[in-house]
Amino acid sequence: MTVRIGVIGTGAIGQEHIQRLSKKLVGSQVVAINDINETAAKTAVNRIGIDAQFYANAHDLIKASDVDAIVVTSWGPTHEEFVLASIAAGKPVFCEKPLAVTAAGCKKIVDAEIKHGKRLVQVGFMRPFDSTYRQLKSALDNDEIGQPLLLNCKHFNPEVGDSYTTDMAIVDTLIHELDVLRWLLDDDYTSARVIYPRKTSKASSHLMDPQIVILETKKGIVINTEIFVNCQYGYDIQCEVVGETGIASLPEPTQVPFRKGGNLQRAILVDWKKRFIDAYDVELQAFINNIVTGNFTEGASAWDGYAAAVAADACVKAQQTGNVEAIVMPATPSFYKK
Ligand SMILES: NC(=O)C1=CN([C@@H]2O[C@H](COP(=O)(O)OP(=O)(O)OC[C@H]3O[C@@H](n4cnc5c(N)ncnc54)[C@H](O)[C@@H]3O)[C@@H](O)[C@H]2O)C=CC1
Ligand SMILES: O=C1[C@@H](O)[C@H](O)[C@@H](O)[C@H](O)[C@H]1O
Repeated sequence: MTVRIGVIGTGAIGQEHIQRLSKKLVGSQVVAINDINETAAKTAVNRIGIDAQFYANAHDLIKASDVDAIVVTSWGPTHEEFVLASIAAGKPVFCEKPLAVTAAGCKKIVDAEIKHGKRLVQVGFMRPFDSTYRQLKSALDNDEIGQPLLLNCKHFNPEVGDSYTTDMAIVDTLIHELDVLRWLLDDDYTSARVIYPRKTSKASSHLMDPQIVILETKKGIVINTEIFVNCQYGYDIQCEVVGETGIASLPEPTQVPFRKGGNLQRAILVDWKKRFIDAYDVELQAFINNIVTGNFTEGASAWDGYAAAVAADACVKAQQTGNVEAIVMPATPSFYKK
């Protein structure tokens, strides 16, 4: 069985996913595309070298009889509409993060999926599929450093455009940590606080950058995350876990070290495309496998998207108030229990 995929949003990650769904993964083919920028969409698929029909209206793509499943890679504020439409059409849908830009939006999707009666939604939280995060989780699960007490994380991007706003540091960037750290620690959050250090001159006038987010968890763990989206030097994702008997850190992605010109040097990756390239492959192959087997056993669920958004809502409020804001996570419905 070849799963015929329709892709909504043919920008940066849309093109990456079209390439892997059409030329790398097993059991899928992209047959339809949509984007508000028709010219760019057609140019993109011609560059990739696939024959996919362009749909001017995303909802027509979702309803098309020769489209079996949907991949949503448009801008975050559009996700809720397209995921709800895919559920209404009874079609499996992979939605890039965030599932929706608010917890309320994610809850509408959760309620619609439960009403539909079977899992259809997978969210593009790829870090639990990343081999370095899996090595770190294995170290914690094997009690290598005792109980985790505190974490120091960095989510650094080299630069962002003027359209990137202060709240996106939470909803679009920290949302990855908010998801992966629940899985890594088998824990949930209880509060959030946001601090603004000295602002970098490299940031747009409207953007607070860097930001420090301090999270507390039900187990009493404190998580300190630095978000710096105009760091200039590279794409740098770090996660250090301080435990009772030692420290475990996210392994650096393997790059060949060079001794030359009187230096010992190793390249730092410059964007997410290469840093998580394998994780994207694994998570999307899981989506295809979920569809073929008819059972969504792998990948982030709509509830995971909702849980991250509940925490994100509190972080955005903390950005605005400067206070410690409570995070109240509802119990996981049996529909989503693994
Ligand atoms: N999992 C990950 O590591 C990553 C996830 N993303 C997520 O993927 C999504 C897209 O991000 P990028 O590719 O970086 O953005 P982009 O701006 O490169 O591409 C987005 C595309 O969506 C199109 N679009 C916007 N509104 C639309 C609408 N209503 N209908 C159809 N098309 C529409 C735009 O024309 C553009 O071509 C975002 O939600 C982002 O958070 C992006 C990069 C990495
Ligand atoms: O999801 C992603 C982007 O949308 C986001 O803007 C970046 O900050 C993240 O590092 C990347 O993984």
